Amino acid sequence: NQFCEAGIGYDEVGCGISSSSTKLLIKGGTVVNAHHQEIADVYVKDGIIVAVKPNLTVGDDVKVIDATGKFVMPGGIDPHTHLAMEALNTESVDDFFSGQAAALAGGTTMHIDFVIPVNGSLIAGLEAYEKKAKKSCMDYGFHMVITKFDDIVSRDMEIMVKEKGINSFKFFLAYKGVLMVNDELLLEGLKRCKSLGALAMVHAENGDAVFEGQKRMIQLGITGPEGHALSRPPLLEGEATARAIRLAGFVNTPLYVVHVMSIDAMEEIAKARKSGQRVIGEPVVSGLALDDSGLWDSDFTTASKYVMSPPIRASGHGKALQDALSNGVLQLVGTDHCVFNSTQKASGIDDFRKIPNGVNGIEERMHLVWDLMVESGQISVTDYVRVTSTECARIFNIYPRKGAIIAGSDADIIILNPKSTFEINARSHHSRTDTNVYEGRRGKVTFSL
Ligand SMILES: NC(=O)NCCC(=O)O
Ligand SMILES: [Zn+2]
Ligand SMILES: [Zn+2]
Repeated sequence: NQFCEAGIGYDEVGCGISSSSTKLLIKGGTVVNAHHQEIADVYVKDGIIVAVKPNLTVGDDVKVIDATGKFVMPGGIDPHTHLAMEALNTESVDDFFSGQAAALAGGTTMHIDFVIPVNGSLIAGLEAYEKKAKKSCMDYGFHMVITKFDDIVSRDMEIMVKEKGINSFKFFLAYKGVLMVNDELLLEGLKRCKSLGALAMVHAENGDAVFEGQKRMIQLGITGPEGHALSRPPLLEGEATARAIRLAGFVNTPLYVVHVMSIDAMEEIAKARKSGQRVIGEPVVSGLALDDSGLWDSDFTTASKYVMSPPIRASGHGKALQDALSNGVLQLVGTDHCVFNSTQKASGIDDFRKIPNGVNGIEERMHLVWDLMVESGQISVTDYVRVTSTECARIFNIYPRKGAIIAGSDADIIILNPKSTFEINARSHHSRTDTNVYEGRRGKVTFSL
């Protein structure tokens, strides 16, 4: 996959030491990869891991970081973000600098964002996103969204794969009249992905039925944020997931389902995988950690901060998604980080359809997966590395340069102190948004290199 390296060190955003300009020895920590963990030292030079061995000796010119009692792990890779994304006549407030600063502060050292085409043009869309990304302070990659299909898009998909290093294409089955594609277009797109060896991704909700559900809520006089959840229930996510899986099966090409939020969608993925179909399921941290109760809060600012699509589901879905992550039905965790501040969300005070969709998570993902899954004993530390970093690197073809602590890999490293604790809140987070859906949850102090 395309990925771009930021030209400045992470120290410039106050998140750690720039490993690109320093010789470093990280000493005595538990080095964790997806396949193995051991107590070892990690020697880094010019931003690359040179050696991983116990008891390394180095010269006086090397900065030594004592990692005794800590976990030394590959930096998180977030497969799903929307920085500076335009929606409903506004733009998400975290751009490629503030969103990445937040990511680094939370132990994520790379993310993959979605290029939105300009009037259907992939080339114009990529140009716009390359401009947005100029202010980057860490590595990133791009997926490409497909909103129309014709000979030009077909040709440009090939250019993306062969010249631009973008080999994942996303199809929205929701957001009718804006980004949504119909089955005919999805089929064309799936066939083109297959012929290019690219990976098709779907936002799986039945957009026509969501549109109908929204009208129904407004007719009933339900205009608040709870109407958002009520208008697009899990069965519409299950239907679209099943449809996309079957069409991908019909074309015989792999499918990646983004932000799996419900048991209904997860069970479709489980069934397909059991039958041998290559389907990848990505839960996001909001779906794993939250339930929909916040959407019923009587305070609009509080309730609207939880509005995202597919919606955060009723209690029970999150635990089922956690179980699916631990037993391998779902493979990697994203965030869908797409933040709007409370003033922007207030555009929908009289009509939930006008609330810009999206929640935070780029800074909190690593903490919450640790807290929910490792601290609870549901997954091992090696599995933690797999679901937060390695699996993403493998799926998007950047492993082992990313997602591993082995000689030759990029020195995208985090050091996590399992004995520490801090409180997550909107006052101290690094994102530009003024609210946080994980307010009051706990994290572990993590240092990103
Ligand atoms: N998820 C969300 O609510 N906003 C971002 C766009 C998308 O991924 O659907
Ligand atoms: Zn989506
Ligand atoms: Zn998204």
